[in-house]
Amino acid sequence: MIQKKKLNQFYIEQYERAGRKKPKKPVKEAGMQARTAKIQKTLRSARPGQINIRTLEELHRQLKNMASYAYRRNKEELLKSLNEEMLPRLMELDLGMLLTEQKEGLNGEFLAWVRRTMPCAICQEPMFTLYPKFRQYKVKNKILELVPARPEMEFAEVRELARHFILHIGPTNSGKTFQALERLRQAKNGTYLGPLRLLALEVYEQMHGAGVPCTMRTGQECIEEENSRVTASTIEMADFDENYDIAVIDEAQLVADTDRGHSWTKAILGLRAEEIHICMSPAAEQVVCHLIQLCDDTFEVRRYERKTELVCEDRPFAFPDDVQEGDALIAFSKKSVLDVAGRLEEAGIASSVIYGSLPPEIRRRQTRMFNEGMTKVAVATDAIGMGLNLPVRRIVFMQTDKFDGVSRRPLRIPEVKQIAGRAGRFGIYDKGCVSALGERELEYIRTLYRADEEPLTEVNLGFPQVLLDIDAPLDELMKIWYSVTPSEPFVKENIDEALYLYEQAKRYKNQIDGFENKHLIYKMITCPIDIKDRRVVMLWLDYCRTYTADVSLEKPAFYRDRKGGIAQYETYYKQLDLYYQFSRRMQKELDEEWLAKQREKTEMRIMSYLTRGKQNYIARCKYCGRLLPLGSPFQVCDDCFGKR
Ligand SMILES: Nc1ncnc2c1ncn2[C@@H]1O[C@H](COP(=O)(O)OP(=O)(O)OP(=O)(O)O)[C@@H](O)[C@H]1O
Repeated sequence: MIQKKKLNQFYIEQYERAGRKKPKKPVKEAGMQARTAKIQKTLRSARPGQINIRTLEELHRQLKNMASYAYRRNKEELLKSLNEEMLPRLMELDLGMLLTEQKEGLNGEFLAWVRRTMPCAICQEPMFTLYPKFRQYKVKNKILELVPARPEMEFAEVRELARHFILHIGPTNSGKTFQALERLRQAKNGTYLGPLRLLALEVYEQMHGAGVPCTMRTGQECIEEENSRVTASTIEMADFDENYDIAVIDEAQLVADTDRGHSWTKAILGLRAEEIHICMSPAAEQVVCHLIQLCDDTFEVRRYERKTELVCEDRPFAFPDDVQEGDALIAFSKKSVLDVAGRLEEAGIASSVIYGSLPPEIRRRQTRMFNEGMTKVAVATDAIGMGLNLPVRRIVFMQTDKFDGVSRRPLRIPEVKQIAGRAGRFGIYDKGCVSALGERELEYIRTLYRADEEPLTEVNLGFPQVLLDIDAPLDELMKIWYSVTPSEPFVKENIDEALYLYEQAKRYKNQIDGFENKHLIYKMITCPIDIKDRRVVMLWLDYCRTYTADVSLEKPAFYRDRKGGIAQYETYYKQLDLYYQFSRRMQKELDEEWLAKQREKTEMRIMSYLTRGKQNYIARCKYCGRLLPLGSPFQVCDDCFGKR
């Protein structure tokens, strides 16, 4: 820490500077003596570290008024008391509010920074608020120093390689991935990176089918195979230390996704591969080409057309009378999906259901039942839109708006194209159809499906882990990093969930071993969990607090809730996933056999809910029991509501 004498000098000099300036309003002489006495009394009686921050702020401002009065009217005696008694006391009170490490940070650089960028700020606010601003400035500078202004330079060594990109560009169902995978089969050491575990699994199975030894690696599991020539992974599991001859990056239009897009950006900028195939919709062409040009790599473009025709039906869909084999009915929440599936069941139609929070294995089984014709119809959320290949003849939009985590909004062009494009799978149907429930809705879907997709203008950037070595708390680092605007077309990843988990962990920081180790905490808070599920977050917190207690983590216990229905099993499945992921991240021993058994048991329970008893999920008025309109946010019908 700086010598107190120097700090005192600084206060005197800053108050003199402020005092000699012409004030906006002249300081009144009347009552000055009484005011001075009052300030002196407050200064003397206040205890460092115990004074209220508002009182301290007020003292800073009162003393500024006093300095103005004393300097402009040459009040020698008052100046003497100000400089020799009041300001040294103010300084002590200021110091009393700081933590030890903050006091240590008060140095010549800090004083120079205040003089340069915020002259006389000390006459308005205490150190308690001024010092953190200096810290932020320092951290920001450090960030700018450590993070290259050009994101591609984060992989300086990869910039030395000659990489060639082959861009497969076309709408859904045009065979882009098929062609890229044909090439991947020839790889000596290749990788496939896709958005879903199910796609990684599809590739793993295809490679096996073609006699290519393949390993599968996702956040939930790893199936290692000796002498593998290909690794099929979710994009988050990309390995940046491995040298590949051929890599495939699928669904690269997700590069703009606010939560996960940074993983695609990182893969494009940082993958060590001689030949990289990127499959994407036309909307992403511009930004992806831009990234490749930034890297100074070469590329060629291969364009694709849909392999089957896609037509929008003339008349709206009537539910359930118009349901036919090969239909996929799309709704935008799990509740609506189960509601639709329940109504189908009531009408004697068996369906497969697919939505995001279903365990991957169940999604796979449900998909397989549809693929093999055991169920004639699929009911799905937009989870179906991400490259999954299903024998769908017709896509029916049961809803045309969705809740996106913030508000309910109408579907957008890329969403409609991506989902509708699933209809008419090549090799099974020679054309696909699209329909919607309701005249207006069908018109909306028709218009959006025909509209040109706007080119993407943004590319998502992730938090660079080199910053973890900067001397500042993790949340401060992340927030400051987020506040620095990157060059176009880059935008920063959404850090809300990580910050939320950090806040949760911080409440128990005294119980978390190594909380001060940012690398460790970062690993914990970036563990991909469903933060909306309270039980999952609670288990995560438990793991943070107890991970050093034993060689392995405590296994999650199933919590039975009579009214819990399918959700309690889904929650337990997420807890099992967390047990796996946290163990892996913290290098804990894992009881794989137990985990596999629990997963299987839970999957069976979920399956049994989905194969019978879906009628329990039909949305009915809680008073009269009548069917509610699909997707209704209420639990009461209009009639009953009117009567009350
Ligand atoms: N040349 C081909 N021969 C046989 N089957 C093909 C061929 N091209 C594509 N297919 C099949 O058509 C379906 C769609 O192909 P693919 O998944 O490659 O499309 P895509 O353009 O990548 O679509 P998406 O963007 O939705 O992933 C797949 O089942 C695939 O196996």
